[in-house]
Amino acid sequence: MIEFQQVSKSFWTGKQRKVILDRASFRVDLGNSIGILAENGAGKTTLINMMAGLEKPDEGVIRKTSRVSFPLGFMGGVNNKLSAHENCRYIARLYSLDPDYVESFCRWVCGLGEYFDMPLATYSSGMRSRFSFSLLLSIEFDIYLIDEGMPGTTDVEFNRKAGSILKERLKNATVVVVSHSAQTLQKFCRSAAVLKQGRLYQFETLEEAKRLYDYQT
Ligand SMILES: Nc1ncnc2c1ncn2[C@@H]1O[C@H](COP(=O)(O)OP(=O)(O)OP(=O)(O)O)[C@@H](O)[C@H]1O
Repeated sequence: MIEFQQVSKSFWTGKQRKVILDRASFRVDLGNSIGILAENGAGKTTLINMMAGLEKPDEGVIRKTSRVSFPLGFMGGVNNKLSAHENCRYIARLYSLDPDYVESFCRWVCGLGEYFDMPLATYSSGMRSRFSFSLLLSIEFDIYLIDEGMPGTTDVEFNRKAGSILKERLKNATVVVVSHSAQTLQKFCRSAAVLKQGRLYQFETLEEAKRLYDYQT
């Protein structure tokens, strides 16, 4: 479970205050995957980062009683000077997992060939996405955070392989996905919310959320 209690978050741009959340309270319960719709710049990445613990609220409390993933596509925990191979072993130790398992799983999923043993700094953005996605899949979480705005990959073979592993994982896990597109959310969730001007409106179904979102956009 992730619970936001009276959470506020805003940024000062030098000219005005950009409000992301204004005393918002909501919960993400295990077993109830939720899609959050928001326009570009409304605060999707900031919201996901707060759930992951990468950003702190200005006010209020965020409580977590489950293992919550880092956001899909997040590369903050890896070292560009090291290879995927070395990064895997490092991350495995951080999460108290078997380094041999994490390394061989990621090597198989991301399909980077000899690049797997070369520094991340030499990767294209698609290769980086493949590596970070495989790393996320190698660790079991209760709640997976997906920011749809993250760079994707067009590698068909990778998408097929990683997609089917994710689908399998999500049978027992919960997902929070933020996107500006209802179509993307449909793939992951039934219930949904709309983030708009500092408020989060929760709905039982994506259809209801879409009605508010379409009405406002
Ligand atoms: N550290 C910061 N300082 C000032 N403004 C920030 C900061 N981080 C984010 N913002 C602003 O807050 C708003 C929300 O940013 P965020 O990246 O969360 O939005 P988003 O909905 O994910 O956007 P997009 O759909 O374009 O990826 C934007 O206007 C952004 O410019």
